[in-house]
Amino acid sequence: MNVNTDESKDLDITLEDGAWLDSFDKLLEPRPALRELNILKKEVHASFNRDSSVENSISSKGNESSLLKPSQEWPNDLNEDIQSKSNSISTPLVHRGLKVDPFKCSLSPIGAWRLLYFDKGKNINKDGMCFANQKKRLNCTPLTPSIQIVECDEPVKKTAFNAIQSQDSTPALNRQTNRFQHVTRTRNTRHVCFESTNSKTTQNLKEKSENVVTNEKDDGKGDVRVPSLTLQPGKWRKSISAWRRKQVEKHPNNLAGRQSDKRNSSVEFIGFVGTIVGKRKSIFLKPERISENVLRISTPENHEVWERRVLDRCNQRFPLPFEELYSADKLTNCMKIGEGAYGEVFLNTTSKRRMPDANSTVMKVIPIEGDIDVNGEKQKTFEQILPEVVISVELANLRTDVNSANFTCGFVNVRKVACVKGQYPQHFIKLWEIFDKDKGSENDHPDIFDDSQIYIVLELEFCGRDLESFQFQNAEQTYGALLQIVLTLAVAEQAFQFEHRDLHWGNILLLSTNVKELKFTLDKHTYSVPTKGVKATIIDYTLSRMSFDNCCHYNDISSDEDLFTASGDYQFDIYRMMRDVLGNNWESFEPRTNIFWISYIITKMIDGVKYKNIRSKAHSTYFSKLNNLIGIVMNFNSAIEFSKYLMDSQV
Ligand SMILES: Nc1ncnc2c1ncn2[C@@H]1O[C@H](COP(=O)(O)OP(=O)(O)OP(=O)(O)O)[C@@H](O)[C@H]1O
Repeated sequence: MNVNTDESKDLDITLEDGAWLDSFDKLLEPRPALRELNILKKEVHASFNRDSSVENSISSKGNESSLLKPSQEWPNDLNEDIQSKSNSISTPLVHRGLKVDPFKCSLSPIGAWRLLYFDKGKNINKDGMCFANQKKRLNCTPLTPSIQIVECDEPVKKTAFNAIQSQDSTPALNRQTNRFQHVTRTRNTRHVCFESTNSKTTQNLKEKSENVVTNEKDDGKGDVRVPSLTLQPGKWRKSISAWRRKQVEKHPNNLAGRQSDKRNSSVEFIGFVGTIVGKRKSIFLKPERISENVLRISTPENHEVWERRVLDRCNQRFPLPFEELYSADKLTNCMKIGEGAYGEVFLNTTSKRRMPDANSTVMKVIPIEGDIDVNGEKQKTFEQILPEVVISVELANLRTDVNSANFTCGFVNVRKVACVKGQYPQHFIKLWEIFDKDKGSENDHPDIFDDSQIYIVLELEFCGRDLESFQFQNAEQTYGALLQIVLTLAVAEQAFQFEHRDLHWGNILLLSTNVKELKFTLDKHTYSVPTKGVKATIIDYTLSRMSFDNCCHYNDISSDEDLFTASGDYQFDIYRMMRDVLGNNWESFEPRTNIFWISYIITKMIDGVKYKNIRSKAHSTYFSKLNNLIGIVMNFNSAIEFSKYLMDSQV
């Protein structure tokens, strides 16, 4: 789901410049005075990543975006005129003053990030790079290169080499552990790109890539059709679902009519090459209790058990009438603020001016159990919604007792979970239509629901804007937010063996605050973290994993091939990295996945988020700290380890 950016403008509750600075900081900061004299304009740090996505989407000929926007049509022939289409790509180098575009070579759109791995080209030499054109697939020297780029066009060789050599970023790859790897393809020009610093890893990656290549389908013209999927950074579920629908529609053996039984806990999609590429299921297991394994079998009795469990969590015995529980007179200052593949998000404020604050309530309305597809997806069942409810409530409970062994306010507060039934209330439909008229909705009109429809409503505390749209004062503030995020993950790791598994910048919310410090307790050790004026909150546990009450709640995405072939941002590498470290067993606990997401967040803080003041001493000091962290974060094995390191280095 994305909160519309225009809407977000109305939600601007960012503190005034310098509101969070103490008086000493203010003495050091000459900017307000200069601004008053109109000598200095407000500074906004532009995002390299974002710019590069945008630029990458536009070819030199002005061709269409190669990024898949949810509303966009996917071209009929992915393979069409591969070489003649846009092959331009932008990189941070352009922003750093390089006049030529060294990446007119169809590298991955993630070039901006990937090049951070190289230390001024020191480890790169021409022999260490290997290229093969399409005819000589993977015909390259596998030993000891720092990078291999396979299946690029021949002319890219020189320009790519020059680009990497002139790169002035600090290295981000942990050269001891060699954990980073990358296999990607762009839509217009096929290539597989590996990164590694030793021959063993390179060899492994080569083997992996050969598998990728073997899975591709030859179209008989010597070209290989690649079901490449380039997604916009951030919320990906809607785009991937739209893409899948498109594949189903255009597939010659269209089996779209084939409906899977919703009680099978699975949704089937017919993929690009005619295979099932996504088999999504949410699983709730209690391995230590045999009765729970019996629950794996879908029977009407079992269905009742799952329903009862969800209702227990709602403190209800049966679903309540939607219209009554959320009547118009209780929601006088309400508006729709976002939408996602699974439902709609409304905001009810306490003030008439509709200025949201921490007293405002966000309502996530998720239709469940119905037979009709909603927004191209099967509706979740009671069984499938239970993990999300349990995880949301238990993580929110980490804030209830400040004296408990593990304490954090960093997960979104759940005020109430309700199960309701009936047609969508008229006042919600009106709000839906206003949103649709103003911003355009991609979701189905809620009048598709009849009076037998059941919904889960999650009532959440309003937590601000997401990391992508929030404007930070400077890097000291982002660093403050980072500490909060890392500690919050650490506390949940300790309490629940928690892994978020989808912590992209749409799932971190930020709200300006006057509170000076926040408390976190990790395994009975209490830490005070200065807020620097922002409060960070983690949301959206759709892919999360946690152990609670002898149960393992997780989402088995092992066969979700689309997600693992997506590209367009470092974010999409993380899904592959998680799959590798978990050995594609999504039930197991591997806290390194939290480290992967922390490394992603740091890169966004360096190269993605918006800053107001980038010239202050505080900004450069903390910006260097972030840069240092990106060089070491992958050495840690868990958020617990990393948070201890950060807190120790605070003093
Ligand atoms: N507590 C909150 N405070 C402010 N905004 C929120 C809150 N919860 C959700 N939102 C907004 O609503 C959007 C959708 O929320 P969320 O990510 O939980 O839904 P989702 O259905 O899981 O989305 P998707 O499935 O598309 O990823 C978020 O991106 C965020 O902008």
